[in-house]
Amino acid sequence: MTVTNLLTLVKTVLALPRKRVNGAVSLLTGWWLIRLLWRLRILVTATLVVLFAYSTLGWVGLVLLAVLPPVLSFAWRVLHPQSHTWFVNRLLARHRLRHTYGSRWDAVMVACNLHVPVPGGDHLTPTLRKVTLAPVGDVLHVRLLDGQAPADFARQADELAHAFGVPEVRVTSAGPGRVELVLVLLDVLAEPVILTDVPPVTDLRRVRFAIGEDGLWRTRNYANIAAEVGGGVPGSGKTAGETSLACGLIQNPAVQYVVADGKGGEDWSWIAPRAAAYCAEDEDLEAVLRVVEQVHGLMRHRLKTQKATRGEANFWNLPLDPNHPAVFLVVDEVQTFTDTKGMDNDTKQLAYQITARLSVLVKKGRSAGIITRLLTQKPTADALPTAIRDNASVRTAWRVMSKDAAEAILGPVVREAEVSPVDIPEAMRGVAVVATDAGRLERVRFPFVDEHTAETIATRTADLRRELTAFGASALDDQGANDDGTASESEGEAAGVRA
Ligand SMILES: Nc1ncnc2c1ncn2[C@@H]1O[C@H](COP(=O)(O)OP(=O)(O)OP(=O)(O)O)[C@@H](O)[C@H]1O
Repeated sequence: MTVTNLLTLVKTVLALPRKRVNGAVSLLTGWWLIRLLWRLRILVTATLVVLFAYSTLGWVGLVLLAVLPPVLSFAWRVLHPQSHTWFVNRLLARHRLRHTYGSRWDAVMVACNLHVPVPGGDHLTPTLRKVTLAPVGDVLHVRLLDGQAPADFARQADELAHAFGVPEVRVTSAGPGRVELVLVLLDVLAEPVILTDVPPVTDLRRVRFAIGEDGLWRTRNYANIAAEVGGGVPGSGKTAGETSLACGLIQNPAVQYVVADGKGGEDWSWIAPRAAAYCAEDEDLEAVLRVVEQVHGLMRHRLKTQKATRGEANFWNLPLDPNHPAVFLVVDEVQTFTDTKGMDNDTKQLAYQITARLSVLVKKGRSAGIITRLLTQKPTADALPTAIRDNASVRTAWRVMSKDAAEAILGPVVREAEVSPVDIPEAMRGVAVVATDAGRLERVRFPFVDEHTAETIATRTADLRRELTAFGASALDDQGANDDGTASESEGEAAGVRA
């Protein structure tokens, strides 16, 4: 072959479309066969295994092949259900990634206008990276194209739902350049979550409190939290929500509970055997003040002595210790003690003192390991002074009747949010709106623990109960009371408030 001929051949090859050149190279080198085998690797492997079993053990080999996998899978499931479920879900998710969603992904993106055209008539689509299975439905993890934002998907949520054949698609941002599409098959919040027992809370930095719309548990970090405010109309599920939370917390020896129930009923009587102090008084405000004083006294004692005696000024920088427990003060129907309308003068004075103590606890309790939780049917400024409310960093709104009430609990963010506690149907007791760690509002459902179960847990853990005075509150309690001129009763009397 002359040089001219060779050059002509090279030019002709270069002039051929790239696809045809690649095809020819692949054909000549046998690369096509390797690719085909790789593509059909599962079928090829299965065929090889069957042939091997038959050639070594004959028909017995084939019978073993048919019987062994289901038997092993069953045994695995019985012995370790978590890892079995994880493995099966992984297989299912991979299958759906390739065959259910992957095969239609490009077409759906184009149909929903989420593609980006490129010169030459072609287009780019966001990348479907992964599928995971959640109790609520499948979750598609998507990498966005440059210039796209989660809001682009949120706008097309209806179209996506129709395209994927599901009732609803929820869109959440999963970090820069990533979005998650939850293909909702069932509304997990529609059904109550009834617990017949509650696991103990071992880590106060990850306390499970409710189920989110994706069917997964939400957790709260109670370290460095001073206060929580919760509100909702009567019967919306405030007390039940608190009860389920308390049932997990009281099983921790390094937690003490103090409850003041302004309803004056028996909603909280179940906790009496385990509570460091319990008061169900709605009229005798002196009794309530004594209980609040105990917690206030302990807070002052810790703030003044913690650094010297334990080496850290902040309770949460120290390990949790039953001798230095975190204290949860729950004041249910707090408006009974803070809303002074209709009170006589003496009662008003007591109400002011209770409010003042609560206000200080909410402001300063954090570094003393004291978490004050205030619940109310009436989340207005009369019932919950703004000085208290604005210092409560955790807020929960069960069903309320007006946007003003929703804003009173959750703040102005609720006006712009997609979810609102006003929209919670009456029948969905226990459903509430809370703020996520990222500051977004979301709907959750608190689990329901009936009071007999709660009582059983409280009785079972009664030996973990300690008087707050055992932690050295008494001396400074009196001193603290004298500081601002309010008379505090002795802790001995306060203990007498217990039902
Ligand atoms: N998470 C829940 N799941 C299912 N049912 C619930 C849930 N929470 C509450 N309920 C139902 O609603 C009823 C009222 O709940 P709860 O006493 O907690 O309301 P509340 O908001 O505290 O009312 P009030 O302000 O009158 O005390 C419960 O007795 C229970 O039947």
